[in-house]
Amino acid sequence: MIIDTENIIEVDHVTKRYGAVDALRDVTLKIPPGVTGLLGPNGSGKSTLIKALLGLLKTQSGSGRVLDFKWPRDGQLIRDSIGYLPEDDCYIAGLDGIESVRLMAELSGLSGKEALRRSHEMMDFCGFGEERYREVESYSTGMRQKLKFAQSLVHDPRLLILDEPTTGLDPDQRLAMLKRIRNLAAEHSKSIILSTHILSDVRAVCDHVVILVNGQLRMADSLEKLSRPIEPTMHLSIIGDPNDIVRVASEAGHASVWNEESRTLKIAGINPDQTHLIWEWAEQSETSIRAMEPAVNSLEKIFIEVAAEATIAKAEAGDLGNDRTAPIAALERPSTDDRRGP
Ligand SMILES: Nc1ncnc2c1ncn2[C@@H]1O[C@H](COP(=O)(O)OP(=O)(O)OP(=O)(O)O)[C@@H](O)[C@H]1O
Repeated sequence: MIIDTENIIEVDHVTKRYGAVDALRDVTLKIPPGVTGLLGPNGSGKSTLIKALLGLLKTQSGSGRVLDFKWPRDGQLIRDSIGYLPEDDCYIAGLDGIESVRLMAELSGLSGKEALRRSHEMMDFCGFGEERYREVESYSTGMRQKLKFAQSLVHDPRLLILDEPTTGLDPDQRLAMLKRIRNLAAEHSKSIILSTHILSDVRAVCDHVVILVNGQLRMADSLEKLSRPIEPTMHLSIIGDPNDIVRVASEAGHASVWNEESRTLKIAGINPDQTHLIWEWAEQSETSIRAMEPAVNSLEKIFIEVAAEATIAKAEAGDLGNDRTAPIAALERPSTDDRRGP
């Protein structure tokens, strides 16, 4: 294995089977620093991968490195350096919020006074007021998510692994959570792995994307690279008749696709630094252009295509059962405007 010190995680040939179920199939993966979105339909192996990386479950095969530690050998050291927000609730009944965070701080090795100081600091960061002194059983779903977030941060880990951190949050809480995630990466140089079904959360905060399907790694790349169409394409919003500019572009060797409903024209083979050509064609064809921007692949499109491929493969292998809607059902849409970032 070639070690690339730039990556925070490098693991090879990770396989995890639960009886007859292959939860992870020979996954070889590199994760660079920054914020990485871990995506996949239900049951694709995201939580299994997270638990395996944390050494919380034993895999049948696999080796590599997590941060500066040998994986899976150095499980304890790896867990000491990671903050983990699990998908499920895991509070201790009878404790209030601040006691719950302080307990995690003390378990992580902080002394009583420092543990309390850090716990207040993290609860402030997560937006807790006086409710930190209430028993956690009385907390709403949103408050429990924030509590888990404060607990995962209290020992100041280099890497955070967040499993569905925005599940159950209302739109304002969700945006606040995304803002905190961004802040931790941008201002505090934390690396973060964000496992989620909510693609707009990935778009809002992630630099990289890893897609797992049926326990296999289907895609791992920067969001910017994944969003780039195979051929550079410009997206034009047109006032009036597009036929003349389509003809002029075609004479110059560039194919176009017109969408009547949105009144937009895609012209292929044009980079953003070649827009002067488009203005020349607009002038020649007397076409009015309202707006122009580089076309991008949507994350939804990429995800649906990748997941659909896997569903077809599963169906061909006779392994699908009734789950023919898997790729679409996997996409959860939050109620807020999809394109708004925190
Ligand atoms: N403890 C277990 N025993 C048996 N099978 C399991 C166990 N945990 C997970 N699996 C199976 O392993 C596969 C991967 O599950 P995993 O929970 O890792 O997927 P996921 O991508 O996190 O799903 P979700 O998005 O629904 O949380 C699934 O088929 C699941 O049913």
